[in-house]
Amino acid sequence: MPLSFEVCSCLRPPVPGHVSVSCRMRPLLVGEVSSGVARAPWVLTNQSITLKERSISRVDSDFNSDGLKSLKTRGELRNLDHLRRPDGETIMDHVFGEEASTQQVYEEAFKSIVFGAAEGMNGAILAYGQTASGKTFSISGSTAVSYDGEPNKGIIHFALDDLFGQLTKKAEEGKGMEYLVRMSYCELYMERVNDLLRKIGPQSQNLVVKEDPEGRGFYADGLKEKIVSSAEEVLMLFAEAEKRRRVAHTRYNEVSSRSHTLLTLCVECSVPLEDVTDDDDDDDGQSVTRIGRLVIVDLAGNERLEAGTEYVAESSSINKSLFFLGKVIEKLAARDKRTSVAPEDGEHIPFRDSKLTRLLSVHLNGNSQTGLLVTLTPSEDAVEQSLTTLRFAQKAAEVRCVAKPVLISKEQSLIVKQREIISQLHNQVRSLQEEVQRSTMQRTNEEELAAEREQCAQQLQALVLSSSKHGQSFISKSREVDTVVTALHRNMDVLKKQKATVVESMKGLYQTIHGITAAVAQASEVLSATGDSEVAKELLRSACPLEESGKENQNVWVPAILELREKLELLVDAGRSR
Ligand SMILES: Nc1ncnc2c1ncn2[C@@H]1O[C@H](COP(=O)(O)OP(=O)(O)OP(=O)(O)O)[C@@H](O)[C@H]1O
Repeated sequence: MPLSFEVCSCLRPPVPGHVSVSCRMRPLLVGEVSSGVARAPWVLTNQSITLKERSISRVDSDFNSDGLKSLKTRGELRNLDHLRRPDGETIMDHVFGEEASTQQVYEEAFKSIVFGAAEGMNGAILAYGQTASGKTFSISGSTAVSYDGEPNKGIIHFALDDLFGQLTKKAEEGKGMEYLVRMSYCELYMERVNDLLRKIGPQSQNLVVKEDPEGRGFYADGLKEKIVSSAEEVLMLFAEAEKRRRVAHTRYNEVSSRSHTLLTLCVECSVPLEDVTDDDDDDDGQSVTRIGRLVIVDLAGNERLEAGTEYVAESSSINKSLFFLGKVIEKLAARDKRTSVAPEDGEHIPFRDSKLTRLLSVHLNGNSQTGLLVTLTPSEDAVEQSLTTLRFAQKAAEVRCVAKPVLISKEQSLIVKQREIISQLHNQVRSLQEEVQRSTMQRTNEEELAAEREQCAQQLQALVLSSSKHGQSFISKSREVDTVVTALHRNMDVLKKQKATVVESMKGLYQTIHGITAAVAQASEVLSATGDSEVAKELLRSACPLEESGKENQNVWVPAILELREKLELLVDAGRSR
């Protein structure tokens, strides 16, 4: 007998000032289509989702006449009963069908939350849904490329672009706004908080969750907060951290998250006073600092615990923490339904029952723009869990959330602290600059000296070069001189020889003249005594033993002596004739 199941209704339309709820239905996956998974008859509009009549063949066996063959637990049967409601429409802030892109989901459902964070307000984006319904796909994207050849971006990518885009734009508008963003990323695995920004080790695992003494909720003690300045930087850290996240290949999902993850961006904006409204009365004299926390949460998927499930302990831990989250939401919804004013202090909400609810308390307890994305799979098998998911969303939509800027004191402001550090650093930089200047001057002197030394060296080199040139010419000159000197020496030798010859010749002349003088005296005596001119001439001839004319090497004076001898002979003849 076919049965008709309808969703319990959410007749209340979305109300501003509450948690905004959106739903996304993913397409059937290739594997599901090929294995013949049937599609449940969901009908979606922009703001509503309805399960039309559904025929479940196995339900026949659940409800057969003897009732013994039922494969369902009593709890599931109760759930099915519970679903038999006349009005099957669930109304949401946004409903996205299989065709919707993640960008569209982000732009329509979550952009305003991110813009609020850029104004220093708390914000939260939570993805909730059964395992393999597309939470991680929506939040972080997927490395698998989409039909346009680009990797599928997640809400995180669009949120980061907008957050840093807004902050940069405001800072550039020149109104003196300053900002500082800190990032942390942790997982909640089996009720343990692990820091994903740090390497796995004792310091990053099982961090203690503590309560802020000043009433700003809970925090994981020792969780690393990294100052970040751009979307790219966050994505780089995020990609690195994702490798540390617990995932497993399960029966339902190839890469199933075994933990809840919380990416927190803590945004501090320091705004000059003229830009601040009257509400912002906590200031440091010139500016006021707002601090907003934007948390993006990818919750682990609710799982059916069936016999043989490999990850029983993990799955039951996930289910347990999601159960506590549901309880908190239920309590908050009930409280906010009762009171039309802000939540009263002292009303007990069981935030402390789990670490997840403790860490999310700020974002669920009023002062936050919180958006919930519930993800659904279209398969008929998943209908019951999808309905549970929708009931969760329905409750969450009743939780009141009105974000107001959170102002922090001068002492708490990291920007102020940073400014102080910056001014200290400025001083250090200045003194370092002076130091550098001094050493530069010293260096300049040294450089000048070095230049001078260099110049001297060059001059010296030039001198050496030119002297070597001069040396060369000197050498060639001295060679010339040597040649001349050698030539002179040779001449000298020649001259010496010539002198010796001359001296010898003079000696010959002297002896000849001496001989002639003696011969002239003897001849004169002979003449005076005998008057014999022949004897006298003979004496003269013997005193002048002259070489014959024409003989080689003849003394130059020989012709003169011959002439003298002839004249003497003439004299002798003249004297004889007288
Ligand atoms: N909108 C979508 N379009 C195309 N594929 C999708 C979409 N949403 C999810 N998927 C695919 O469905 C599979 C399961 O998605 P995902 O891992 O995001 O699920 P999950 O809800 O995070 O699961 P778990 O809780 O087990 O971690 C993945 O292969 C993912 O690529």
